[in-house]
Amino acid sequence: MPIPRGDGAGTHKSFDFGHQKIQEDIADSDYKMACSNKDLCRKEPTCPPKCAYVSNPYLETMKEDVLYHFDLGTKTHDLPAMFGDVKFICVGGSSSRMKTFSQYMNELLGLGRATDDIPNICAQTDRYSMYKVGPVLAVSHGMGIPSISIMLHELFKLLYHAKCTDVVAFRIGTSGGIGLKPGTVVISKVSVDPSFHPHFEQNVMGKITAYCTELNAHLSQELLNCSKENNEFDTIIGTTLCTSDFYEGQARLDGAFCNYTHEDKMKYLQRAYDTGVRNIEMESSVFAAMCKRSGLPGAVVCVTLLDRLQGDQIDNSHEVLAEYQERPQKLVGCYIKKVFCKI
Ligand SMILES: O=P(O)(O)O[C@@H]1C[C@H](O)[C@@H](CO)O1
Ligand SMILES: O=c1cc[nH]c(=O)[nH]1
Repeated sequence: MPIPRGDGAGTHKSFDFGHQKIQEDIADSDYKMACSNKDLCRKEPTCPPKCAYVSNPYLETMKEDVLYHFDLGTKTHDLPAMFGDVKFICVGGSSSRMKTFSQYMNELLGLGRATDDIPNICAQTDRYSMYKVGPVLAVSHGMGIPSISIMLHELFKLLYHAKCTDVVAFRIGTSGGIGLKPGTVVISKVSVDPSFHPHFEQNVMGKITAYCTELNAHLSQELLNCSKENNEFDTIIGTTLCTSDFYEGQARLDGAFCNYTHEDKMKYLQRAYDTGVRNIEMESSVFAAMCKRSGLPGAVVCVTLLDRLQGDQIDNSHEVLAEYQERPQKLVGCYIKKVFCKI
């Protein structure tokens, strides 16, 4: 049985940018899901092969599409000219991280210097920021599932309007580790919800649909290979727990409210560890689900800022945290550079 590739995946037929292996994996490999519900992705609707990255018949009927939170639009901007060459979308919570990442990629790809001032394409709005260097588009998504979900809807529509092809997506973020040395980078195999189910539940008009949250296995392996070549910090592939809150949602004892005990917390984290969870963050589930629905190969690469078995507070120095945040950027940068050099 062919792999269910998600709504927009039928268009990934031209392999002109070096993502061949990844695109073929999506198309041909057996569907090996780390999920308990192996039928999850098979239930996702497939879309007509014509559409890319989106699956919405209404889009074609619209005279204009305003990407409100980016302050971009199909009538006001020439999206194919501005973004048609994008091959890598890299998203992360903070605006300044995405700016720093774009400057880092500018130098790494030989397009300029790391000190160049890359303009924020979405400067007219303060919801998200967006930086473009060559084929790399770096976009901030704020904190939590609703914030990244809104951003991804508009970003995938942007890719569609700009007629982009063969795009790969990365989330570069921070997380809390479980049983790992702080500073370890976790590449997510799959994102699980707080009950450790490998799916993202979307409530549309009162009806709940569960979407598969598996990440692209080949892309994850490529990133792990980059870490072995770099050999600068520990990197593993593991399961990521995605929550809707930083405090009670992650079993912290230091929030404004807490009606459970230290023992409850430790039992929960131990259960998480036993099911394969190695880090906790707040966006991977919807990122994974939306990438799969759009046919985009996606990877989630997050550094752990602390070991949650040891505590809850993030009290490392500013310098240490800044260096930790660079680690996912280095892995993703290494992968992009390898692909970019093949052009
Ligand atoms: O990409 P970032 O570092 O923002 O991801 C994690 C998850 C939450 O958004 C946030 C909580 O501190 O960090
Ligand atoms: O503990 C942590 C650290 C960063 N981000 C999270 O969501 N949790």
